[in-house]
Amino acid sequence: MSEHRIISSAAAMDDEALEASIRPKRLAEYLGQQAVREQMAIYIEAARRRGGALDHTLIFGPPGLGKTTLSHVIANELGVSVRSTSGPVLERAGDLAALLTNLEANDVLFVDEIHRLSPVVEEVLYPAMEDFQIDIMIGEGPAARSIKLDLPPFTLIGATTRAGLLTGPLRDRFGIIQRLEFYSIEELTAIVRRAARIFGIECEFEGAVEIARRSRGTPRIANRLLRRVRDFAEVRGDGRITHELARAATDMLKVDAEGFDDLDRRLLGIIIENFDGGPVGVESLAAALSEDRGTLEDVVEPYLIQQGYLIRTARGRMASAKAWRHLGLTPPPRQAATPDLFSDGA
Ligand SMILES: Nc1ncnc2c1ncn2[C@@H]1O[C@H](COP(=O)(O)OP(=O)(O)OP(=O)(O)O)[C@@H](O)[C@H]1O
Ligand SMILES: [Mg+2]
Repeated sequence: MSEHRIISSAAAMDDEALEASIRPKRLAEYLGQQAVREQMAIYIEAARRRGGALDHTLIFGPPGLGKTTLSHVIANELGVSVRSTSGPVLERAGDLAALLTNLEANDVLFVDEIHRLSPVVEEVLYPAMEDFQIDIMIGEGPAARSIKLDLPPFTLIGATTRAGLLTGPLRDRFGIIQRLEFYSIEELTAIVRRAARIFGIECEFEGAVEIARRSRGTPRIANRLLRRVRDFAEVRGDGRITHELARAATDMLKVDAEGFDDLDRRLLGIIIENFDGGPVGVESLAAALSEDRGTLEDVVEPYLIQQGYLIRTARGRMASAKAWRHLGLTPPPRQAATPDLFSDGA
């Protein structure tokens, strides 16, 4: 299962304390995502000058790219407190009302997995976001009445891996929408070097590059690989992470030169071997892999698509010519010549 993937991008419990120690606190430490960083710096500065709350901000992108980190960075830069919750935790309207009425002026309310809010909670959120007001019901039965409560101005920061699952009305209420992209090897190298410095690990430049290359464009994976390679360096070497050592360690972890692991390779292998290269529907693919569809769509596919190994078409997924070659196979002429013909660009 995907929880056991060394390059799983989901946060594991034992990683949390370590992650907290290297999680960037200021915009200047938040590496990569240049466009997002530049825009946010301006919006934050403008809000500070006005002395008002930053516009509601939606951050979306695959797991481990820095959504939670960015929300806290934004609050730090604004110089305000942040309250955190998540979509599935807010079960009743009252849960949200309690959080909202405890905010101070210009505070940040961070709602993780905001695509999983229940409809009743979402209803409360609309006027809160738009007019800084909530309607709450007092009493029950015929005596029940609704009263309006004024809220301090605040910033809602919502994070999601599935922007497509947000309802239209909720999406429309965000003034700022930021999409996080996979990180380049240069950016991940800088992230690995920064984490190594904080952990006090001696890591040569080429060693950091090798770890970066195998991190699936994802800082969380880069940081985790760094720690696993460090273990290897301590046991098999003199503690220093060299290029050679990083390569040997990541090979042993079965993360290949593209940063793909068993699940990535199995996915591409099944499309090619069982389904002739595709197209194959995501449900059939999930069944063949014994994985759930959500994991495939959220965690596995985005990177394969971004790297051009997987193509999403109206009729299902296809392996690109690159995928055939990666598995040491010769692509059939149709894939080799016209992979883009089948693509809907998604
Ligand atoms: N831009 C960045 N620069 C440096 N380190 C980063 C950056 N973004 C993320 N990280 C590191 O990656 C780790 C994971 O980031 P984060 O928890 O913010 O991801 P996420 O997008 O919220 O993931 P999820 O979808 O699983 O909630 C952080 O602990 C942090 O150390
Ligand atoms: Mg998060």
